[in-house]
Amino acid sequence: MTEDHGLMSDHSQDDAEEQIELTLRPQRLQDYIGQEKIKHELSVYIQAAQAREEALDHVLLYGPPGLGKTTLAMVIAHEMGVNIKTTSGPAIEKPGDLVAMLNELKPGDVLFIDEIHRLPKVVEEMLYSAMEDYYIDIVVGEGPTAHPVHFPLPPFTLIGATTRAGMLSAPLRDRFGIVEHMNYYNQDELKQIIFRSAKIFNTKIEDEGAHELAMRSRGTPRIANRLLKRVRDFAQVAGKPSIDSATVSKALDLLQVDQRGLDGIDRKMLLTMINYYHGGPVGLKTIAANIGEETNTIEEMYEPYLLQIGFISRTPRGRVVTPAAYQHLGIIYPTEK
Ligand SMILES: Nc1ncnc2c1ncn2[C@@H]1O[C@H](COP(=O)(O)OP(=O)(O)OP(=O)(O)O)[C@@H](O)[C@H]1O
Ligand SMILES: [Mg+2]
Repeated sequence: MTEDHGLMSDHSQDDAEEQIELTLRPQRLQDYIGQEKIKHELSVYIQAAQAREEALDHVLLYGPPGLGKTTLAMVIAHEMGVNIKTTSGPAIEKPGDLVAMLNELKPGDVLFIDEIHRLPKVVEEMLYSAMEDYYIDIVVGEGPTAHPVHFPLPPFTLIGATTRAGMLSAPLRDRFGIVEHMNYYNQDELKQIIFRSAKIFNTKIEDEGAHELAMRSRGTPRIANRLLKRVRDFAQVAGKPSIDSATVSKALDLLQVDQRGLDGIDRKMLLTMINYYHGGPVGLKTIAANIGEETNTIEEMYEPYLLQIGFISRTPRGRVVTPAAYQHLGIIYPTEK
C-alpha cells in the first residue's frame, strides 16, 4: 500500500505553516511522546490486527483540543501500513459526502473523522452499519424510481476524535471497540516535545528555557509548539544564540500567558467568579454570559485545564474557585463565604 496519508485532502494544507505542522508531527508510535498507556494498548492492538491480517478495530480518541488526536490517528495508520483519509464532522453535510469518502477506502484503510460529535444525524446513522458490518444501504433515485442499493464496503478502521465522549450518542460510541482518553501532558513530556520541535525548527533552547515554556503550555503540545515559535522570534530579535528562561518569561509575559499557562480568558473567568460571585458556586451559563464566551468553549477548552490543575472544582450547584487559584491570583481567600 502507498504512503499517501490523505493529507492533501485538507484545503489549507499548502501554506508554509501547515508544512511545518506536518514535519512537527511524529510518524511512529515510538516518536510520539507521552500518553504511555494509550501507546502501549494501541501497539498491542495494532500487532494483533496485523498478525490476523485484519483491519484495526474502530478507535475513538477523546480529550481537550491540541493534545495530539489528529497526530495519533496518523501514527496509527502509519503503523498499520495503510492509507488515511481525513475529514471532520461538520464537513460531511449529507450522506452522499460520506459515501464518497467510504468509496475511496481500500481494505484496512483508516477513515479519520475529527469532531465526530458534529456529524449530522442522517450521516451518523449510516455509519452504524458501515462500522458494524461494513455495508451501507443508500436510496438511489427519487420518487417512484427510488430504490434501495446495498453497498458493501471493505473492512476499514474508523478513527473518531472528539473533545468529549459524552457528546456522542450511545449507539455511535458503542461501535468503537477501542476508546482512549487523551490526558494533559506532564512537564517532562512537554519538555521533550519542545526539544524535539526546537530541533525541527533549527533553534537552540536551553534546559531552563524549555522548562519554563513547558510550565506555561497548559499541558498541551499544540500550545507548547505555538509558544515556542513566538519565543523563538523574541530570542532571534534580541540576538540570543539560544532561548533561555529569561527570554521565555519576557516573551510570555508580553503574550499574557502566566506562569501556570493561564491566558486572559482563564483569568477573566476566575476573576469574574471571585469578584461577582464570591468564588462560586456559579453556573456555567452565568459564567459564559459574564465573560462573553460560549458555554461549549468554556467546557471544552478552559474548564478542563482549570479543573486539572485544581483551580476550580465542580459541585452540584456550579463551579467553585479553589484556594489554590486565589493564591495564584494573589487574592486573599475569604474566610467566611
Ligand atoms: N505526543 C506528541 N509528541 C510530539 N508532538 C506532538 C504530540 N502530540 C501532539 N504533538 C504536536 O502538537 C500539535 C497538535 O497536535 P494535533 O493537531 O494532533 O492535536 P489534536 O489533539 O488533534 O488537536 P485538536 O483536538 O484541536 O484537533 C502538532 O504540531 C503535533 O505535532
Ligand atoms: Mg486535530
